[in-house]
Amino acid sequence: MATADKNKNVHVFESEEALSVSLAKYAADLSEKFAKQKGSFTVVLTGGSLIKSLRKLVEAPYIDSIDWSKWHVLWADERVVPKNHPDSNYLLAYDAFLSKVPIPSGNVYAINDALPAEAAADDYETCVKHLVHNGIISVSEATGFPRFDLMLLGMGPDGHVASLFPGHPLVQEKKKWITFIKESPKPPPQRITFTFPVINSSANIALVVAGAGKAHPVHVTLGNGEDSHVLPVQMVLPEGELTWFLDKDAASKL
Ligand SMILES: O=C1O[C@H](COP(=O)(O)O)[C@@H](O)[C@H](O)[C@H]1O
Repeated sequence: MATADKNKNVHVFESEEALSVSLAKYAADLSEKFAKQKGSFTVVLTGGSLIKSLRKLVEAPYIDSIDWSKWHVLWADERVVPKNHPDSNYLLAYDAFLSKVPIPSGNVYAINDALPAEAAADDYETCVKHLVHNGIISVSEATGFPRFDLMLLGMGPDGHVASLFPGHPLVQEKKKWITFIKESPKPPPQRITFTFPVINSSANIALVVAGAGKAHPVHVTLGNGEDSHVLPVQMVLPEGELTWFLDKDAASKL
């Protein structure tokens, strides 16, 4: 049974299965809202365990009720590997989600996997700028950064989000929309990532966190836990709505 913390839009579920049911309704409701409002729905994915939690979207009722033609999909981070490499966030999303829903292939924007990390980040930023220019991606009036309708973020056991890692200088990047890392503490080493100005300009962020291995950063962020670093997940402070989807194991230290 989900319980909501009225203060912080935090929902704790008995199981990851129950979390995935609620997450699908949340995404479907936002899809309907934005498709009606502006004729498009910009969704940013991440990799890892998040993708598994999207599985209810490819089932009834959502597979038939969602207007998938309005979806535009990008990634908040991506490993700099070929799109058919097992470490690719694109491949993970394609196999489990994108190959099962009728989003037009031209509305799915993966990185150029032929480029090295720095060039791939610049190229992806140019792609986002084109989508902003074409009116597909909105712009935050407050920040001037791209304002995605929904950003679906996972979180690592160290509190990293996207490819922004604790104590890494990239968490302080204030100008670039998309940057790169060549020495990720979590393999593979080379990645591109949205920066916090872009992440925090989102209209809606869902932080999807399941499993006891993530209880510490959840405790630090939502409870009274402490860590030697300000964790990247603590820096997710969108101008829009932040909603936590936790299973009880991830919330076990709250
Ligand atoms: O390396 C990455 O890790 C995070 C968290 O993944 P998880 O499996 O621990 O949930 C993921 O959000 C990110 O996209 C990915 O590149």
